[in-house]
Amino acid sequence: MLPVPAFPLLAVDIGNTSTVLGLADESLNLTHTWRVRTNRDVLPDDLALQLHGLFTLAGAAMPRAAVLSSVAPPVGENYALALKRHFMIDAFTVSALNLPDVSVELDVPDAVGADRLCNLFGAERYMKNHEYAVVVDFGTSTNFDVIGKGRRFLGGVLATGAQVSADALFSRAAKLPRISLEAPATAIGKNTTHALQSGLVYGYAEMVDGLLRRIQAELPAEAVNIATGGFSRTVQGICQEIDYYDETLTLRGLVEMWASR
Ligand SMILES: Nc1ncnc2c1ncn2[C@@H]1O[C@H](COP(=O)(O)OP(=O)(O)O)[C@@H](O)[C@H]1O
Ligand SMILES: CC(C)(COP(=O)(O)O)[C@@H](O)C(=O)NCCC(=O)O
Ligand SMILES: [K+]
Repeated sequence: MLPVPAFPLLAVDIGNTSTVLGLADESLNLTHTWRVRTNRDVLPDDLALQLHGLFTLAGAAMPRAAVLSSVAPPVGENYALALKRHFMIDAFTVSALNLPDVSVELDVPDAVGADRLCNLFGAERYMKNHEYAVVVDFGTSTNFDVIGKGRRFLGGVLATGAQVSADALFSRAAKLPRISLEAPATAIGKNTTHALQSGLVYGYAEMVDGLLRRIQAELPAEAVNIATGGFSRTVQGICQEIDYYDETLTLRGLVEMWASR
């Protein structure tokens, strides 16, 4: 039985780089979204101030329930403490162990990242005409989450994120400048910056397209491919195998998971 009243519902997706927050109404629509830096050093009272500040700035009603997904301990635990202490909310924290209608078909099911389980729920609305979906989540790491109809998490790929690749290269090559991760006009770079951008953006997009084709070849029917995450905007229109871009897929998945549990 759901606690009443449960809305507005606060959903918090804590990644290694960013924390994405949203408030959802009774229809499960996101009325507000925010993106803040994930900071492992902040304490529950810091987080409560941040939450209160965001709600107040937006003129939003205070939440009555909360659902959390975290791949960056102890930040999830600290949000749960902040919500308990300052908002009187017992947050629901996602893991493979508390989602009975999901089959996680992995060697060690509870080792899967909670964000990847959110993506399973977020992908469902794209699966009306497809037996399979692949969510490509461009974050600190780039995950490929392979999903089968009937809430089956089939596995996937974990690849180094674009920013992490760039940072690794800059830290080891003394003469290379730090550049912004954006697509240059042509693949053939005429200067150091454009050549680096070509490698990082086009090289990354080709890696993604290639892996999507490999994954497709291992599936018995056509999959729908959806991109999300901080870097997805940069490769929008460049990756040819991606069918949809959806920046709020993980957060919406979190809300839908909460509602269907
Ligand atoms: N607003 C933005 N526009 C373009 N790229 C972004 C933006 N925010 C984050 N990124 C890039 O996205 C990646 C991190 O994505 P994010 O979704 O924040 O990660 P995580 O899920 O691990 O917290 C980094 O490569 C970063 O450079
Ligand atoms: C793969 C991840 C690091 C992605 O995190 P993110 O890039 O979104 O911060 C995270 O989902 C995680 O820690 N997963 C655990 C291992 C697994 O899913 O198999
Ligand atoms: K990710």
